[in-house]
Amino acid sequence: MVDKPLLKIEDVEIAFSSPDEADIVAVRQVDLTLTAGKTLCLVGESGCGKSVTARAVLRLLDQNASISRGRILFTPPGEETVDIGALKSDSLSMRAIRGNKISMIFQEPMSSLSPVHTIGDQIDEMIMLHEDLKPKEARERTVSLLDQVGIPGPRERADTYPFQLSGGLRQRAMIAMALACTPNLLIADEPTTALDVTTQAQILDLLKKLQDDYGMAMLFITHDLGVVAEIADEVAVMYLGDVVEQGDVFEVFRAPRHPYTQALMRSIPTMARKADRQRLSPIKGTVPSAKDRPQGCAFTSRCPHAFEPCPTVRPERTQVGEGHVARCHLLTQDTTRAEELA
Ligand SMILES: Nc1ncnc2c1ncn2[C@@H]1O[C@H](COP(=O)(O)OP(=O)(O)OP(=O)(O)O)[C@@H](O)[C@H]1O
Repeated sequence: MVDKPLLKIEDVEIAFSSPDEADIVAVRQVDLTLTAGKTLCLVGESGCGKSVTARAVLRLLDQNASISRGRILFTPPGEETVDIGALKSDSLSMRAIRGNKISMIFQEPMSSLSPVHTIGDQIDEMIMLHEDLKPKEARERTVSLLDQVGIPGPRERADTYPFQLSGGLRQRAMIAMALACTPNLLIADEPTTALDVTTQAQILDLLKKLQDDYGMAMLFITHDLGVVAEIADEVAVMYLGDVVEQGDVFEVFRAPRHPYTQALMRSIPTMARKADRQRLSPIKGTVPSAKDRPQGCAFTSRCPHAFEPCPTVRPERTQVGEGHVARCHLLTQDTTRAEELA
């Protein structure tokens, strides 16, 4: 029997209601699969639905949001599958998952750390919320976690407040808290974006090491393809709420097939491009608003290859390699033009 994947997001749509306008569909028909020990990166420009997708997995969406379609199937090892999409955000079942089996880290550590409690007390409390441990036992675990995430003098540092730590150490403390209950899945929303390059590299290395030690899956959100190259096994490229291309990271980087992925790749510096003195080409134009979603392919207005069906017909998901899919009319409608993307 083939093991079920740890998390399977199936055909998920997320909509926001507003008192005076029609519902806005921020994410549509998203299908993603996460496996133990592997990292899936969600990448795309600001506002394309990366955070909303990730927050849906923890049922941490804003009040006016709903999962209007699809399922989020979570199967922890040795347990029954649960559809997170069908759970209430504040239900006991969801609280038993959140912070315990699935936890999340953010760009800004202070969004999960309290400024008025020591980091040790906060991590102890998180452990005792989910596990039947005495305060002394919890503190031993906390000290060991702080040590694992590379905080020097962990026993003493446990008694410090977040503001007494540097940005990098605060980020490490947040990671320790997220790992307190050895989650099966860690969701990381731009955890290194606010850090300097050296600290960013250290935190990425730390996450990779912890993933090896704990065997957990990671859903990693970033807008930085350099970070994707560093950490991902699989990548899903999002544009205005659609996953426009996804697959094995090596395959997608080697042969990107969607014009948006290709444009993203041209917009990052590479050694070869520097050596050739080639210019970076930023993607012209801006992402349309989800309120005025184009009828067809959302990338049409910025796409150098757009042709007749693009503004009006939404492209289907097309298999372009093993486990590699993309949504673009050039891949289905016109075999001669498909060569433009090869
Ligand atoms: N509470 C809300 N009400 C209405 N629309 C919302 C709400 N929260 C998010 N959105 C919309 O959902 C869309 C996706 O937002 P999301 O934060 O997921 O983007 P993102 O790709 O993570 O961008 P960033 O990199 O800037 O975080 C955006 O158009 C955003 O305006």
